Amino acid sequence: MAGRLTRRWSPSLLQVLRFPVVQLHMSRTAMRASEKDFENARNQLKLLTKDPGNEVKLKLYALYKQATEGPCNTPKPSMLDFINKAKWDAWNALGSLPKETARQNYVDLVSSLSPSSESSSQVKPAAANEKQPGSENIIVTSQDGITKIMFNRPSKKNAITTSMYKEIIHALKAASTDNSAITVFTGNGDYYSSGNDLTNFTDVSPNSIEETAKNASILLREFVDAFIDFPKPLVAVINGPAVGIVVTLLGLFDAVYASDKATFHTPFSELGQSPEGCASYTFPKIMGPAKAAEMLIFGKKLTAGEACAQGLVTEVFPESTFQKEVWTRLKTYAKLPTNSLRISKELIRSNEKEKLHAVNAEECTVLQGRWLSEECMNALMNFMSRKSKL
Ligand SMILES: CCCCC/C=C/CC(=O)SCCNC(=O)CCNC(=O)[C@H](O)C(C)(C)COP(=O)(O)OP(=O)(O)OC[C@H]1O[C@@H](n2cnc3c(N)ncnc32)[C@H](O)[C@@H]1OP(=O)(O)O
Repeated sequence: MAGRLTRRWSPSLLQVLRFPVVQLHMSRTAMRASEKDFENARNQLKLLTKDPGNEVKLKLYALYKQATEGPCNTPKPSMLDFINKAKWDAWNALGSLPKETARQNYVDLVSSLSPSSESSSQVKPAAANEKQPGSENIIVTSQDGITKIMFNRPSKKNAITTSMYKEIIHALKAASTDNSAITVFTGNGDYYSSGNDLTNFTDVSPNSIEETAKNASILLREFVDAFIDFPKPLVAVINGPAVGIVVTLLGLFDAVYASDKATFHTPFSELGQSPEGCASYTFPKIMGPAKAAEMLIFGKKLTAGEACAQGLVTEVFPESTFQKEVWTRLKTYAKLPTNSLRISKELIRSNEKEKLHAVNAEECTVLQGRWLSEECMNALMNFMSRKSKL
């Protein structure tokens, strides 16, 4: 198979892979590739001079089929039909990835292959130990089959700014098609993350508050969607306290490893806000409605041990051996067959996806209203004037 697939990378190979021309009719939404972007990407691909390698070609084929036809709908080729079997496997591995996500991933992947790619929205697929471009507040590296996305703003307890949300969305899109087997989030410094940067809402002029809340709601929805749709195993390595959105998102992760110095806090009522990250749905499922209410309504802070007992955390490690034990384990997991990892995740998660997208949309709408409330404005002012700390 390798011999046949490593033929020249030229338009003729496109014919070998039989890319059909299909008209797409999809709405243009923020951060989603338009029909034109998709068409441009197809043309850009024909101009490539360098062979991107079999693995990338198979990914391109699979994303193209998913974007134009949806989930794999053809019979599995025989084991001896190597090329078609490899193509079928790659397409089938995308499971029920939505067409528009596949289209965006296709555009991202093609632009990462182009030597002229300059836009900040274009993130390269991870090569071994390669650091991805972007601000220094999010560091993306890839090594040993693991793409690591690290919050890197330790002086602000890794609080997440508006641009960091956008960078994380791009990093997740790139990681979904890179060569890594699993993707891991962690924090640099003593905190995992103190959640949303509260100054996202304070550096706003009074006559643009409503527009800011609306834009934040759109961005938040897209951010959380990127986690819901992420196709590979997603792991959180919680190195210290976690607050707000980085806690709620954990319900969308496949494994959560915590140092025994980590804590888990969702002080939404204190902030005049409401849950996000699909926690209003995932937390009651994970820990039962009573324990979820204590966290999400009353803002009870959990120790790592408590969070583990309630099913939010997979395992707790002593701080002294945390990094060594967790990364050793993750490197072993990352050697497992990549397609099998994806397919098993898909089986576990796919039934919930539609529901999760609906919950996300609802939570974002409610939060948009909360951000404009007097309760929320007072809480932000308190934080800024340092009258209260969590
Ligand atoms: C697109 C928008 C999407 C919005 C999604 C909504 C999500 C909801 C949430 O995430 S709610 C959670 C919000 N987070 C907080 O409320 C935490 C606020 N921070 C604190 O209470 C404290 O800082 C602390 C308990 C995390 C740490 O206290 P400590 O005393 O140890 O340290 P400092 O307070 O001195 O912090 C050091 C500097 O870091 C700044 N900082 C910390 N967290 C945040 C934050 N979330 N937003 C903005 N800035 C933060 C802090 O102000 C200090 O800065 P300074 O040195 O310049 O004073």
